[in-house]
Amino acid sequence: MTAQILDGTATAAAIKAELTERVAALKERGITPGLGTVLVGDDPGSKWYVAGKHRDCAEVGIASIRRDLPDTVTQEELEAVIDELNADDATTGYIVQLPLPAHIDTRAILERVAPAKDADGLHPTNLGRLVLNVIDPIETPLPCTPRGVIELVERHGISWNGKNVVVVGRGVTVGRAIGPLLTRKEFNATVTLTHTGTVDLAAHLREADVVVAAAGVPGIITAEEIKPGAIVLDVGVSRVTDPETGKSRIAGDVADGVAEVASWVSPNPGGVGPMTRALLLKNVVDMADRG
Ligand SMILES: Nc1nc2c(c(=O)[nH]1)N[C@@H](CN(C=O)c1ccc(C(=O)N[C@@H](CCC(=O)O)C(=O)O)cc1)CN2
Repeated sequence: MTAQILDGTATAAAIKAELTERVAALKERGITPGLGTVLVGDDPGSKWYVAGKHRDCAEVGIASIRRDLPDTVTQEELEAVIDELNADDATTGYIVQLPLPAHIDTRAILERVAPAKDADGLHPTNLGRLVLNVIDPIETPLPCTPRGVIELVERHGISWNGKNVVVVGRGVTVGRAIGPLLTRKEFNATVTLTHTGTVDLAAHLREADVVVAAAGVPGIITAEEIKPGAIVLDVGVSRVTDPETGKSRIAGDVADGVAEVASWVSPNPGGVGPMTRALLLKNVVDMADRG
């Protein structure tokens, strides 16, 4: 068996086409959604991701607001930029590109973002609402990667209802946030959160209808461990140097060979990454829609 592909690039393009129409309708009502980004320093990866977010905005008609700061910025200066964006009417929502330099208190910065402007859906108030299950998808920004995983599967005609989902990795952006979403009645999945301290990970994986691999450990999910016919989503992103070419490339959490056993796999790149970007735009359009 060779697995079918959960095509994140094509699915993200479809979401962006829908958002283009929604943005045009909002503009007719006199509302222009705006996405702000705060970028600190010169890390090439972060600069690339931020540039991609603004390209996406241009594609769907969302206005771009950029605050690019040197890596010498102080905590107080960065907090002043956060306060300014919180008060800026043209900025519907914004993100602080992570990681921040070591001298910055990241938690204090993220908590200073106004919850109503938290386009990443990572503010404690928004994550708290998610855990309390008091969210309305339009009212509460939701974390983009979990939302992207969920939509990627649904838009390939697959229901989450009744599935045993094993999540590998306990990070905040994926592992901790996806369980409260997938166990909502609208999705009705059963979720097990595993991590590097889990005893006998393979035993959990053998029972999984769906594996969400978000450990950031290249190749941690192998073909021998998964149930034949399982759906496997590769969320992990690690940069490795290819021993043959000497070039840097993305390595996911899912090992070669899994596609021979699974029924569906998400490629990496080209799977969850583009969905994360599309769902960021969707958060901003939802925020603009609620007025
Ligand atoms: N404030 C945030 N910071 C960071 C986040 C985040 O969600 N919010 N996530 C990552 C970086 N990231 C978004 O910012 C991100 C990374 C990669 C992709 C993506 O589409 N990847 C492509 C491959 C791109 C490549 O070749 O390098 C893919 O998977 O196909 C989207 C978003 C850390 N910081």
